[in-house]
Amino acid sequence: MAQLLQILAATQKCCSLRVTFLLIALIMIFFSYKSYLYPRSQKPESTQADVNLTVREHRGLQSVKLSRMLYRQPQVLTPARKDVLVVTPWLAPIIWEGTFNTDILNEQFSLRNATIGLTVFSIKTYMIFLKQFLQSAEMYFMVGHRVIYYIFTDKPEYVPYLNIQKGRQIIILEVESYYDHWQDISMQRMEMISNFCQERFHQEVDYLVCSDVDMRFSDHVGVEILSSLFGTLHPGYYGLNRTDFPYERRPQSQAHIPKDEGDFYYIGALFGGSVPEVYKLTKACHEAIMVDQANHIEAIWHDESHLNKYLLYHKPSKVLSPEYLWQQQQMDHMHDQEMIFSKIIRRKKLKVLKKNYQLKNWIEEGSGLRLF
Ligand SMILES: CC(=O)N[C@H]1[C@@H](OP(=O)(O)OP(=O)(O)OC[C@H]2O[C@@H](n3ccc(=O)[nH]c3=O)[C@H](O)[C@@H]2O)O[C@H](CO)[C@H](O)[C@@H]1O
Ligand SMILES: [Mn+2]
Repeated sequence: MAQLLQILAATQKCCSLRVTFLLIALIMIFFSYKSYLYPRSQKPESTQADVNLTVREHRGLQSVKLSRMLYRQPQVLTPARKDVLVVTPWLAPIIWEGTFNTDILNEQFSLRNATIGLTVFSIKTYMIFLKQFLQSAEMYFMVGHRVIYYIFTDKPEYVPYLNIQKGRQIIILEVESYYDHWQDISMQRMEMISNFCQERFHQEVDYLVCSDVDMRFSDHVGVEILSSLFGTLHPGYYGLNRTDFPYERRPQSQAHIPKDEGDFYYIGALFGGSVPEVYKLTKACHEAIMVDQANHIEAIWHDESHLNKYLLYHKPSKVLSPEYLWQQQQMDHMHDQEMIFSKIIRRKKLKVLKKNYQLKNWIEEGSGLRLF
């Protein structure tokens, strides 16, 4: 009997041990299930490891080589430029030489596989500027990236033949110019760009850079300028009070900006952004120009005045410093301004060509007159 009791006790002990094991196992399963449901409860190390693995697998599939990039560490306590404003009050960077690393930007941009469109108008006599513009763009504009030059012209047969880099393309867009005055032709650009954004740009490019033709690139202009919406500081007015900007001041015009408003004075010769943003900008400016026309008023600096009004109320996400557009003629008349500039302008990336403004309205093609 005593032996029987001993056996029974041993069996009970064994059972309770089994139950304990079972319970422990159940608890463990429960917690591991919980952490599966709530991955945030995982340790950071394990999350990190997963991410690395995914990146490697993803890159393996895309056969992109993992390359090491060596560059100077950014120093939090050492500003890149102390002499100029490098960020606007709405936190858009102002692009100055010395504030960015081209290699990092190129590497990041290449991964996005994006295409840049450069729009330029060569209507009537302005065809004479096109060759130099394109040749210099081939040397300095977005080198190593995919570029489409969109040339708006009324004389496609005069577009020079150029050997361009691989991955780049010239597309000639024949447009009729129904205007005689250069001011109207300049303003007409807003309408044409907005129409072509809808027609084809949105299918062909990611970014648009819109520029005058009477200029030449003289230094690197790369992906550092690209952003959803960008404008360029006019070299003649940077550093002035807003009251001295040549904004349109007549309230009758759609471009009107009162004396107590304004951030910067932007130049009409270089702006851009993503296709949807450039579409919105050019459409709004064109519509404002049409309203002015109906009211028999022309803004003081034409499309540039409307551009300034637009960028005041639709803040650009990047602002290009005057390094991106240099106009020596203007500097010749502004000695104080030149003094400021000679210290802060480290590079002159695009130079406006000299032309005789009095001849603008009546120069005939082939008349042999030199514009610059
Ligand atoms: C450097 C600069 O400050 N540029 C701006 C400035 O005058 P600009 O004196 O630079 O204007 P502009 O004569 O260069 O005209 C603007 C652009 O329109 C095109 N065009 C013009 C006339 C013509 O007969 N054929 C032709 O193709 C061409 O691409 C030219 O570059 O003010 C203009 C409006 O007043 C524009 O806002 C310009 O962007
Ligand atoms: Mn111009």
